[in-house]
Amino acid sequence: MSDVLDADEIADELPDGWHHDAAADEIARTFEFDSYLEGVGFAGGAGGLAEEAFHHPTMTIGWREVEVRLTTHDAGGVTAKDINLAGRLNELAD
Ligand SMILES: C[C@H](O)[C@H](O)[C@H]1CNC2=NC(N)=NC(=O)C2=N1
Repeated sequence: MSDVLDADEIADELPDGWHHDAAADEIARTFEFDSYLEGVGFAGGAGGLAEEAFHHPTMTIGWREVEVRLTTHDAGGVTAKDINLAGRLNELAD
């Protein structure tokens, strides 16, 4: 079982561009793109990283943006798994 992080720990460890949605017990970031299909491609790549980590975000694909939300359902909150995958998603988007 992963250890749930508290708000201060999350704040300290959040990768660039991500925020803590404490009410939802999630971390989230909306990635912006120059085209809709670029966002779709990012979501596909994110899915691959998620499968690799066996840790799966909720993703909403919109017009030239993809909102990604992460929490660890098994633990009931945000854990290091979420922080780590968020960092890898930032690398994917760069
Ligand atoms: C059984 C459980 O669903 C699996 O261990 C994995 C699958 N992907 C997952 N993804 C996320 N975000 N949280 C989980 O707790 C999780 N659990």
